[in-house]
Parts: sequence; C-alpha cells; structure tokens
Amino acid sequence: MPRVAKPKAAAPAKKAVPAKKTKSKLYKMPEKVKEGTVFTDLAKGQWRIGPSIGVGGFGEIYAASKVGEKNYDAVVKCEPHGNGPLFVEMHFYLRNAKLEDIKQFMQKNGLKSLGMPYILANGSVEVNGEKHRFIVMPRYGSDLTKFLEQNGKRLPEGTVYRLAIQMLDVFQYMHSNGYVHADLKAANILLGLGKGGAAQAYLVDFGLASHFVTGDFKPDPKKMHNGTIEYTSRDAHLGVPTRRADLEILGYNLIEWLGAELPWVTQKLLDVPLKVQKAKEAFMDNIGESLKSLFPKGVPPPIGDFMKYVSKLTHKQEPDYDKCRSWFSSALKQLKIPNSGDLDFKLKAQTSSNNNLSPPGTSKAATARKARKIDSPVLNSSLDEEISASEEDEEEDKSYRKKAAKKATPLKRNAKVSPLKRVAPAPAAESSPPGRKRVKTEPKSTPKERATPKTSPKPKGTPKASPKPQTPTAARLKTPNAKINFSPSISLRGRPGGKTVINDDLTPQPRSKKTYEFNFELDVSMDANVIVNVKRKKKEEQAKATEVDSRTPSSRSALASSSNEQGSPVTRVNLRKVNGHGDSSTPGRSPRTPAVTVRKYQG
Ligand SMILES: Nc1ncnc2c1ncn2[C@@H]1O[C@H](COP(=O)(O)OP(=O)(O)OP(=O)(O)O)[C@@H](O)[C@H]1O
Repeated sequence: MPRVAKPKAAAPAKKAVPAKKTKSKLYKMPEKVKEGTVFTDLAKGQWRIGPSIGVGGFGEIYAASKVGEKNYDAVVKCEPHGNGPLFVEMHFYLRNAKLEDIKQFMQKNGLKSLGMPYILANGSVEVNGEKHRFIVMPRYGSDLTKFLEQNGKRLPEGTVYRLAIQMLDVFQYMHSNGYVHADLKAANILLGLGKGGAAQAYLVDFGLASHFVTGDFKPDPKKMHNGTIEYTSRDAHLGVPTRRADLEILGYNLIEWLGAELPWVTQKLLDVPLKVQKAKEAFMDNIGESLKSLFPKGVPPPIGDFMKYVSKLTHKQEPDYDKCRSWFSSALKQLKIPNSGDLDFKLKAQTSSNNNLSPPGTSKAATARKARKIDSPVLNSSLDEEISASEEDEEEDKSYRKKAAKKATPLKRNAKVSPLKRVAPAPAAESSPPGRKRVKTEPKSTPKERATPKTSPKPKGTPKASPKPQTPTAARLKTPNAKINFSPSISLRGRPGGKTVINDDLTPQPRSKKTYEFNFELDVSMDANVIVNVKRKKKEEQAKATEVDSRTPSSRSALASSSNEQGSPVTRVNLRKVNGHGDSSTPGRSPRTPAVTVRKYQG
C-alpha cells in the first residue's frame, strides 16, 4: 500500500521505492538528493541529508541530522517548489503545530503524549537546478501498514482501541485549531521512536489539511473525492471539509483494522469514486445493520457506538471527543488491556468474540453473504442504469429517483443532469483481485470505455436506509443546485493505488498533454464541433454556470460568449455523440436527449 521506502536505521525499513515508479503524472516528483548534502533552512540551521526513508505520492522523505550531531533523528520532506501538498503541509505546521502549542494543549488536556508531529525547520533549496521546498520534522518509526501486512490485514482489538483514542486526541488538537486532517490511514500513522516511543502513534501527512466549514454545507466540485478512496468520508466525497468527516475516516480505518472488509472494497468499487460515495451513504444511513453484516459474530460495542454517533453528527457540530474516547477506553477496560505501554501488534488468541481469527468476510461464503446484505439500493439502482440518457431512460428512472431521493447525494437530488452518475466502472474493476484495490483516477482512455458499463446486480436483502430527513445525510444534501458536475474520474491530481488523491488548485504547474473527459447531456441533438468556454468558476459565476444546462442551446451559447467577453479562456472542445438516437426530424416532438461525451484536450 504505501510507497514507503526502507530506512536503514532506526525505523524498520521497507524497500526503497524508486521515485520514478510512484511518480504522479500530475505532480512533479522531486530530484534525488545525495546523501551527505546539507540543506540550510530559513533560520540558517543546517541539516545533513541521510538515506531516503520514504517516497510519498508527492515527495521524498530523507533521514536527516542537524549538522554537528550524529543521529539521524529528524526527517526532511522535500518536494518541487511548484507542488501544492508540501506547501499546504508546511503552512499547516507553521501555523498550528509549534512545539509550544502542542505542549500547551497536552497540559490543558492532561495528556502525557500526543501524536501530533511538529515542524523543526523549513526552507528552499536547489536540487539539480530545480527549486525545491523542504520541511524538517522529528523522525518517527514504522507506519501501521507494516503490522497490518504481518497480521493478515488486522490489528489486535485492544491496539485498535488505543489507536482510536490517540487519533481522537490528534483530531481534537487539529480541530481546536480550525483544521481537519482528511487523510487518516495506516500509512500515515507512525510509531514513535526511542525508549517508550512505541506507546504513541503519530499522525503524519498534512498535505490535505484544511479549515473545516463553519457555515453552510456547500459541495465543492474542485475538491470532491479528495483523500484515499477507501476511507474518504461522505463529506469529502462532496468536497466539504468537516470535523465529522475526520471521525468517519477514522471509523472506516478502525473497521478494517479489526479485520472486516469495507463493502466498497468487497464490491470492487474503488475505481469509481461516485459508486464508493453511494455505497458509503447507504452504509452510514443504516449503520447498525451495516455493521452487523461486517461483524456477524457481534459488532464490537465501541465501533457500533462510535459509528452510530458519527452518522448522527451534523456538518457543523463539534464532536464530543471525550464521549468517543470513553467508548474505546471502556472497551479496553473490559478487555483488561491497559491504555499505556508499547502498543502491541502481536495478534494473539482473540480477546473478544467480535474479533474473529478469520476476519469476517474473507471466506467465500462470507463474502457472498456480505455482498448480498450490503448491496445497497442506491448503489445498485444504479449508476450503470443511468448511463443511458434518453428521455425514456429518464422516465424509467423517475420511480427510482423518487425512492432514492432521500438518500441520494446532492448531485443526484439536485442535478438535472449529473454526469457523475454516468461514470462507468473501469474495466479493471472486474478483473482486480479481491481485497484492497487501488483508486484509479486517471481519465479513462476513451469515451467508449465509459459508455459501456456493466449493470450491477440488483439489490437483495439490503439494509433499509433511514428515511429521516434531518439526518446528517439529509443535511449533506442541502446543496446548491449544481446542474453540471464533472466526473470524479477527471480528478486532476489523481494518483492510482490506495493513495491520497488531491484535487485542488494549489499547484501552478501546467497540466499539459492531459485529456479530461466531461460527461453530460445536451438537450438537443447535435454533432458539431463547437467552441465552449471552460473555466473554473468562482462562487458566483459557478452558480450562474449551473443554470446553463437547463437553458436552450442559444441561451447557453449566449452565456458562453458573454463569459468569453469577461476574459474566460476559450478551450476547444470536441463533442462526440455517443448515444445519438435522438431524432430531431420527428414531427411535433423535441429531439431526444443524446448522451454526449466531451473530451477536452489541453495542449
Ligand atoms: N517523520 C517521519 N518519520 C519517519 N518516516 C516518515 C516520516 N514522515 C513520513 N514518513 C514515511 O514516509 C512515508 C510518506 O510520507 P508522507 O505520507 O508524509 O508523504 P506524502 O508524499 O505526503 O505521501 P501520500 O502519498 O500519503 O500523500 C510515510 O508513509 C512514512 O512511512
């Protein structure tokens, strides 16, 4: 899973991954820094670069020591200057993670330790003629993926609960500073080093940290699906950073660490963010039943309590961290596991019947049972079925839409045409082996691939979704009437593979030679090449733009040209009818709606 490379010294090593192999096509990977190189930070401190100990999706991490000192007890994270994530991370650290602040928080909350890293230094440096940004932070040990791999993808129950408490502490710290992390996962949790270090886990990688929303819930297409697809929260699927989202992400991880497989992993949906999003909506809408399916021998009580609590939080609500921690600490007491000392990663005879030795869902029968139980009507009702965009299809969909409206995403509820619904499963989804699948965010290669989805199986024995309109889901649905939403498959910062996906505007580098596909419907039959203004809209403009789809073609083109007058860049877009059974010659009837795939080529 992680692109982690091997440390030679203290931290248990994994084999160094050559930077090129994990190279994001959208971010520049850093130049290799030679061992022994000295970086000078902004405060004129000097840092000697040691061996590479990790390659992230965006940068490389080196062991480092202060010049004059022997031990490599720091790390330097280095990325090309133009990359966004390290910029974000650095600013997060500088504003919110000073050692003094962390100490103060610990004191105030009676904590002996806190898994919040801090920044030692930062600066810029030229490597092979290319400007890089770097930060220096304390060095930690192994990340949790190592233990998950050793243990057949699970961790001891008590350790899971201790980790939950520790990560809630970190969230409380971040949230108290106005930020959310948004990308908790095993690869981003490192054990401390040195004596007693293994008692504390540290949450790293603040490349997705952002202010949480305190106002209305407004989906942001530019940020949709950011995170690591397996664990991305429902709010993050909509591009809205919230505190409850951090807790939800933690919950999905806890479930996995206890040996259960998340339904969207079992169902191999990871290539299609919208399907994952819908599966999560269905899962959380009826969390009690969903968890029972994952833990057939009994839902671990703190997981049940925690997930139910998360499912009820509103988007602005401050989580009750004490309450959450108390569920996990009570469970520890019941298991007679002290919440102190080194975290134990040896899987022993199970202490609870909930944590079966054979993880639920790994046997074929269990997998089949789970698939039957968890398949959700929303999920299966289905993206695929809605790919066809004829008027008949829309009629047929009406009854489904009515049923699904209460649980549908804003995209579904409010969008007259939601291209997200038309994302076809990538072919790889069918052929991938069971188990963890990597997210694939590159644009699909051809419109054809996208237009030939497979129909999902019909739902059976699905847990019913809660119809309560005031659930967090419903709150999530109160969104502006976006009429055009770009497909998640065009995630601009996509990196394949259980990895963080960032879809932002931070990186100024040109995205040349990329092909983006936008799927949407036009309400006339057309088969011409046209000029379309494609512009990332600022808030007000975006609202205007969302109306475009419901307008007549002439008003749309008028709007397009007016926005051109405002200086929007003109981009040539190729329109290709892919489902053009529209017949404009039929008398007395307006032409059927053809489905059109737009491929935007950037030179
Ligand atoms: N302070 C640290 N001490 C030791 N190892 C570290 C430290 N920070 C990061 N690492 C190692 O490097 C790996 C990548 O780090 P990090 O996640 O910060 O990079 P990234 O480029 O942001 O990756 P991602 O693709 O997850 O966004 C981690 O999984 C971890 O193994």
